[in-house]
Amino acid sequence: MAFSAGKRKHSCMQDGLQQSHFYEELNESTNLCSPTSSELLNAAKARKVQDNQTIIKQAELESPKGIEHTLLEGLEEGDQIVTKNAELEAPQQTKCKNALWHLLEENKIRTPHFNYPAPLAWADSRPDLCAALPYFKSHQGGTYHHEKLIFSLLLDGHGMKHDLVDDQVIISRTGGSCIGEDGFMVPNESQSIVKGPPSWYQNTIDHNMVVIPIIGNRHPAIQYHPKAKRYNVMDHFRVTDIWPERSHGFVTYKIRFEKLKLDEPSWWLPKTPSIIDTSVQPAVKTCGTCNKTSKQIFTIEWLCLNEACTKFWKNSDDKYAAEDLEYNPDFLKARVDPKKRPFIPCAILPDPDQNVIWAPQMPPSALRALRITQGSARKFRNETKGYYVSESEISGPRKELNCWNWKGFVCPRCGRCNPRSLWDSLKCSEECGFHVELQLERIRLQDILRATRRSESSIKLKLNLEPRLRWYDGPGKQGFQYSKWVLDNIGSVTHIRSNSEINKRPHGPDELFSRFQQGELKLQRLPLVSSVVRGELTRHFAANFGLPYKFIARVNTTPFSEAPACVLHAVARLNEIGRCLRVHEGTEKACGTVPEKPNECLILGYMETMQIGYHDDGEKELGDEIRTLSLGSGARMNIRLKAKYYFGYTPSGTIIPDDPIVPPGCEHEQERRQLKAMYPEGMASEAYRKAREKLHGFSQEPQDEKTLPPGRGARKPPVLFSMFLNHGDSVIMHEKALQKYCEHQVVPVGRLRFAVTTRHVIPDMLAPGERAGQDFDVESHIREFHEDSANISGLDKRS
Ligand SMILES: O=C(O)CCC(=O)C(=O)O
Ligand SMILES: [Fe+2]
Repeated sequence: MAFSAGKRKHSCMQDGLQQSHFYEELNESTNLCSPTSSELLNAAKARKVQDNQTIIKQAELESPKGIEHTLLEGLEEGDQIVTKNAELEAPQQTKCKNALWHLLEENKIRTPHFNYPAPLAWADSRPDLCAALPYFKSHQGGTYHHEKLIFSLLLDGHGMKHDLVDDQVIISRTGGSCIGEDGFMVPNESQSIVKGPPSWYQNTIDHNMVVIPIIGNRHPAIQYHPKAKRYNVMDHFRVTDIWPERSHGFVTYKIRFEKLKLDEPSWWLPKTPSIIDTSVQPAVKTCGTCNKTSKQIFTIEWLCLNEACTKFWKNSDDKYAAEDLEYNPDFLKARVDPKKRPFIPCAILPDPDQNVIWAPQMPPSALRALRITQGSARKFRNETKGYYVSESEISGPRKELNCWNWKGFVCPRCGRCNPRSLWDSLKCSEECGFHVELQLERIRLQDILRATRRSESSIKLKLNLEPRLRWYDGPGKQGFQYSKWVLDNIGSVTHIRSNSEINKRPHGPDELFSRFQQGELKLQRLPLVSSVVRGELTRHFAANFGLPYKFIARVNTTPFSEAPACVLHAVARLNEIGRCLRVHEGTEKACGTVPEKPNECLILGYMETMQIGYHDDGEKELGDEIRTLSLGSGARMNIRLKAKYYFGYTPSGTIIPDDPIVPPGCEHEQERRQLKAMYPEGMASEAYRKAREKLHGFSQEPQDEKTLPPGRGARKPPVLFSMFLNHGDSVIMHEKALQKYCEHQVVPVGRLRFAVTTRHVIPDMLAPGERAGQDFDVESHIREFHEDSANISGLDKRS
């Protein structure tokens, strides 16, 4: 195997990428062979004659520079490399060569300037991959598809026995249910071309669309590649063939991919690309039984590859062919005519100036041909936003770097896929040092308000609960209007509506919205604590001030004494709103009803399409009242009962024993109330338990097999009530029980929204070191240190 290296440059690598010098370096290093290395080569050859093995001893690995080249020269397909520490089979050149590299690396004898090529984009984790690449948004599955078209697939670990990764051709299974056997995947269910991944691949072939495979370092082909990271983007590939095979008695679909740019070397198996010969093609025959044509894919003989035909996978003796068939060399060598232009949905490196993503750039006729609606194309674009920037490009404000574009980026220096975790800068988490401040486009309130239509509830509410409509400052422009939703025995929620007069006052919502955009808040996206996918970040940015708050994501805190003035004004505003509401409702003086003063403030920033999913604010360290001020884009806040209280049983199928509270609006509310009244002893009564099981639809099997019907545990409770929050509006959630029984979700509808939420954190429940600043008085601090102290909350109409 000759490892020749011409002076060649990977043309799709951009100038900013340092990997582009690979081939020049490779050429230089080949001149570095020392005399020792030719001796080694001879020794290696001599050994091969003996037993077809290349033995590299520790001593040889410590030889001078140039050894790598020599040893590569000495290796051939089928060789084995045996060392003291490991025995590495090398059935393919890739693996053999990469194994050798791995050994040289381990033994620290690689010459520093001898570089293997690296992938253009790579990631250490699935969430990072999904965050930065528009064409791979699959947190768990092996393929990423949209509208029944495949965009990308992940090759990782062992596939099926005859899967193949060469420099230009890939053969892989299409997914489907499999089990591991002797290190390989074997199917345990038949697939069909009319549904699931095989049908999407067929669709992708029909539309002549290329895909971008991603290869993980558990795949044998790159297991020892010195530059391979956990997940590595390969290149554009055509999908040339899909065919069914018979394996372990099941039908499984295989696919052949062919690299698009055949004249460029492939990073995962660098070798000089062979001359393109499109005249080599496998034989094609027609089945005498079904009249369908199939290519001769295997060496042994032609097989009918029509799954529906009685001759499928049968040889000329009408017996099922073996399952371990070798591929017909002509089938592997065949190449699509490069003049046949495929449809390329997205660039390897997302580029805002080019074809970041397919849909918006496609003419309506093409969308129609793909049976994709404009709405779906838009949604897809939002979902898949991501971008690639070269360092030199980031000098001034750029449209695509504005704040709605919160998806990740591929580092222009090292190719790492990063999520965007900082509000106003891009920072690569690799040690390459890439960090640029973004000049975010300021979003004007008028533009947001124009876009946010006042939307009244379009959601069908479960609970026909009329909110009590009240005014607390006199109706009309001067006063707030508020609605209150009361859930008996649980708690209440007050929605306080602002208006443009109030919003305009000094330190009011208009001013806060503008100040929050000035970069002082240091908002960040944080890893979700309880995500199924490790490393996934929240879908909103956050910053905490005051006492620490153990949120759904761990967030550091900045003491109130160091908080920007705009944060303190927002806190003062919420304090004042809370106070005015109590005065209005006559509860201010009633003993025990005044909640503790908030000492914590969490600010969330939502760029376009971000949101906060269902959660409660019921941590044990928190006081009774949670107040939120909404700034910027409108948002829908939905409140629902938690599943176990709504249905009366947990998602895993355990009946909540004594139904402590039959919350208003829950499933079977009347029946559950009646049962509770009839059997005050609760679960202690057999009759009560049986009646509950019957009510919830549990099977009436023998005692210990009572289970929920399949799928019922996954049901979600409906929205109990819903509010549309406009700029300047506030929401107060009252009582801890509300957080115990209910959960809330907020879905903003525009380009930019902030939510300021204040809570009282019970200092005694924090570690002593965390209580500093617990007595900080926001109002007096503002009066002392900031001008214009007359109207610190922005609520005073006289100023
Ligand atoms: O964005 C919002 O209005 C709600 C924020 C929220 O629920 C929270 O901070 O816990
Ligand atoms: Fe919340």
